[in-house]
Amino acid sequence: ETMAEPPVIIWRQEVESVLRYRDLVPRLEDALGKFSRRDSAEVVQPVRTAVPLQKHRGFMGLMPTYMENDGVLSTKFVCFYKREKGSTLPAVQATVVLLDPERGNIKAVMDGEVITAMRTAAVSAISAKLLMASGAEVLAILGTGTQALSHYTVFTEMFSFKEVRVWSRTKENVERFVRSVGGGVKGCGSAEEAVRGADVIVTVTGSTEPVLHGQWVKAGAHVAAVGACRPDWRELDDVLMKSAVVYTDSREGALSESGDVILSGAQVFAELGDVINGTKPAEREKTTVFKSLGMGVEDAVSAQLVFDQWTAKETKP
Ligand SMILES: NC(=O)C1=CN([C@@H]2O[C@H](COP(=O)(O)OP(=O)(O)OC[C@H]3O[C@@H](n4cnc5c(N)ncnc54)[C@H](O)[C@@H]3O)[C@@H](O)[C@H]2O)C=CC1
Ligand SMILES: O=C(O)C1=NCCCC1
Repeated sequence: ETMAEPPVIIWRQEVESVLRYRDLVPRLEDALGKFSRRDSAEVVQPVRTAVPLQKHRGFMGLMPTYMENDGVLSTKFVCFYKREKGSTLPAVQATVVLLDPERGNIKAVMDGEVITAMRTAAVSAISAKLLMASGAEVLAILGTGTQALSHYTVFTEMFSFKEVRVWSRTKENVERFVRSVGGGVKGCGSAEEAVRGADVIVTVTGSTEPVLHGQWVKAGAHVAAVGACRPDWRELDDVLMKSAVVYTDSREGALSESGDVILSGAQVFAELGDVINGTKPAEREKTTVFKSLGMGVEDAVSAQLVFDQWTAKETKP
């Protein structure tokens, strides 16, 4: 019996250097479709286990996934926190471990922050591709952190909005964000100002109370709601949740983790994978909410892509 090779370590800069949205998006679309078929030969992905880190106002999420047909076995460890205003500590820290499903040894340990930032934004962009009204012109982003930046990057890469607006709790954060993307974004003084008349709205805040109110949202707009991933946390109010057609990544995930879904009592209409598979319609003309919680299968295909690209680069003469 031969010993397994020791795991490779693929850290942040290397992940950044190999992962591209144009490669990631089709793999994520494929993964979302596979997940929604609920075929255990395609995807086995239990609802994430969240271990409370009470003292630190956070959680450690464990996100194991097995894709038998694709030969991919992985788990992400993601710690996420409710941070005080002004805190310099990160809100999200993550590591992805890729294993050999036959032997059970670890093949790679890789940085999970870039993967989390990119795959979450790419899935939101897929939701917009499927659900935003045709001719959408104005994008609004609430929040100016890591996810705000990755969402800005992929949304402007994939679509041609005429105007992009951004809002955050402090003027300094808004100005820093506008500078970091090299201008071309309108900084707004209130969330309402940012979202009034917007065709697509992305919420990427650490808030536990609603920051987006239905009465501000234009009929027919598409909302990608990324924060508030605990059953008692909110980003969207009841007016919006009840007036919109609600899509999620995972029904089970939403019903156990999304305060916006659970506390509003709104019905989940479909998963994004159902739309990709053609088993549920994309209600583009209606106001739509995509409630993102994040799934292990997204990390699995992203990590496999990183591993393949990294291996190809390493073995090149
Ligand atoms: N659905 C998913 O798959 C994922 C969700 N998340 C969640 O997305 C959110 C953003 O994550 P990151 O960008 O990494 O965090 P971050 O800390 O880099 O950015 C958070 C942003 O929200 C703002 N914010 C914090 N509290 C607020 C409040 N009460 N009202 C308004 N704005 C507030 C901050 O000023 C900052 O601009 C978090 O809630 C995180 O847990 C993160 C990764 C994946
Ligand atoms: O899927 C993820 O990764 C996360 N989901 C919710 C909160 C932070 C990270």
